[in-house]
Amino acid sequence: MDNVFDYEDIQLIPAKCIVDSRLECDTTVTLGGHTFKLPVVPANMQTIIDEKIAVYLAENGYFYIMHRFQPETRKTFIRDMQSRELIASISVGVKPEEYDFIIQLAEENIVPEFITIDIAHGHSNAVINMIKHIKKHLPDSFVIAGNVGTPEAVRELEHAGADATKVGIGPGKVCITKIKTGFGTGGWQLAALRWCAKAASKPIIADGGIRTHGDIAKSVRFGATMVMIGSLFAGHEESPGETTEKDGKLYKEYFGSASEFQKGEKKNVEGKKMYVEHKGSLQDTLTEMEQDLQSSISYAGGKKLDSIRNVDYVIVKNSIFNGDKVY
Ligand SMILES: NC(=O)C1=CN([C@@H]2O[C@H](COP(=O)(O)OP(=O)(O)OC[C@H]3O[C@@H](n4cnc5c(N)ncnc54)[C@H](OP(=O)(O)O)[C@@H]3O)[C@@H](O)[C@H]2O)C=CC1
Ligand SMILES: Nc1nc2c(ncn2[C@@H]2O[C@H](COP(=O)(O)O)[C@@H](O)[C@H]2O)c(=O)[nH]1
Repeated sequence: MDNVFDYEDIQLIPAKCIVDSRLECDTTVTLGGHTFKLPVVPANMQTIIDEKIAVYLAENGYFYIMHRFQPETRKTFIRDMQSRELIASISVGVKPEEYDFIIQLAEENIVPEFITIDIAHGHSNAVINMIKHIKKHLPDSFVIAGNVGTPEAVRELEHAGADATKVGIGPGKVCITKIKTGFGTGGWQLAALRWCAKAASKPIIADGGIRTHGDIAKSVRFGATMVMIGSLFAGHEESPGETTEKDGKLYKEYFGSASEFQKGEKKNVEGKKMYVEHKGSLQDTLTEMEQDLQSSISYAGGKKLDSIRNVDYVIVKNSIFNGDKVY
C-alpha cells in the first residue's frame, strides 16, 4: 500500500461555486431505497443511541442503526417503530442465538428494513454465514455487514449477499484494537476507505475516526455513501451515557462496545471508556453538520452530495491542523 493518509492529512480543492446560497445545496442520500437528510449515522453503541433517539432520528428523516446490546428488546422495538410507520433498523451478532432470532422474526413476519451485522472482525465465515442466513429468511431486509478493512473483505461480503459493507477496524475514539492487537485501519482509515471503495460494487459505510464535520465530506470524496460516527454524537443532552460533574462542568460517558464496561468482564477487551464534554442538543449538532456539508458541496462546485465525489485533493504533509486543536 502506498500513499497512506488519514483525514487530517487531506485537503479537498475548491471548484467554482454554482449556487447563490448554501441553502441550495442538497445533502440527502439514498440507502436501501430510503432517502435520508444526511449521509451520517450515529454509531450503534449503547452510549450513543437508544429507543428514544432512534424514534427522533427516524421521525426527522435521519438514518439510524439501533445497537444490539439489549437483544431481548429487539422484536418489540421493530414492532413499535413500524407501528409508527418508521423504519426499523437493528443490529445482530453472529452467535447461535442470533440465528434463532432471525428465524423467529421470519416466522412471525417481522421484517426490519435494515439489519446490521456488527462484529469486530467482519471478514470471517461467521459473518458470511450470517449474511446468507438473513438473506434466506428475511430477503427483504437490507443487510449491512462489517466491520472490514480490505478490498478482499468487501468483495467477499458483497458476494455473500451483503447490500452494503462497513469499513473501519480500529480507528474509533474509544478503540484500543490497534494497541492491543497491532492490526487495523487506525491512522490510515481514509486511505483504507479509498482502497475498499475501489473494489466495492455496493454502498460503503465509513466507520470511525471522524473528528470534524469536514471529515464527512472527505469520507464522501473517498467513496463512502454513509458515515458512522460515535464520539461526535456522544455528550448530548439526549445521549444515553451517564452524566457526571467535575469542577462545575458536565461530562457524559462514552464507552466502546468491546470495553469492560459494555461486556461486564475483562475478556477480549478492545475498547475503553472516556468522558466527553456535555454539548447541548442532538439536533443542534445535526443542523450544524447539515450546514457544514452544504458548504462542502458549494466548495465542490455543485448542488448535490455527489459533486464532492469528483473533487481534487492534496495530501498535506504534517497534517492540516498545523498544531491547532480540532475544536
Ligand atoms: N470497528 C472496530 O474496530 C471494532 C468494533 N468492536 C465492536 O465491539 C463489539 C463487540 O465485537 P465482537 O467482539 O466482535 O462481538 P462479539 O463479542 O459478539 O463476538 C462475535 C463473535 O465473533 C468472535 N470473534 C470476535 N473477535 C474475533 C476475532 N478477532 N477473531 C475471531 N473471532 C472473533 C467471538 O468469539 P470470541 O469472543 O470467543 O473470540 C464471537 O463468537 C461490536 O459492537 C463491534 O462493532 C470491537 C472491536 C473492534
Ligand atoms: N476497537 C473498537 N472499536 C469500537 C469499539 N466500540 C465501538 N467501536 C467502533 O468505533 C466507532 C466509532 O468511532 P468514533 O471515532 O466515531 O468514536 C464505532 O462505530 C465502532 O465501529 C470498541 O470497543 N473497540
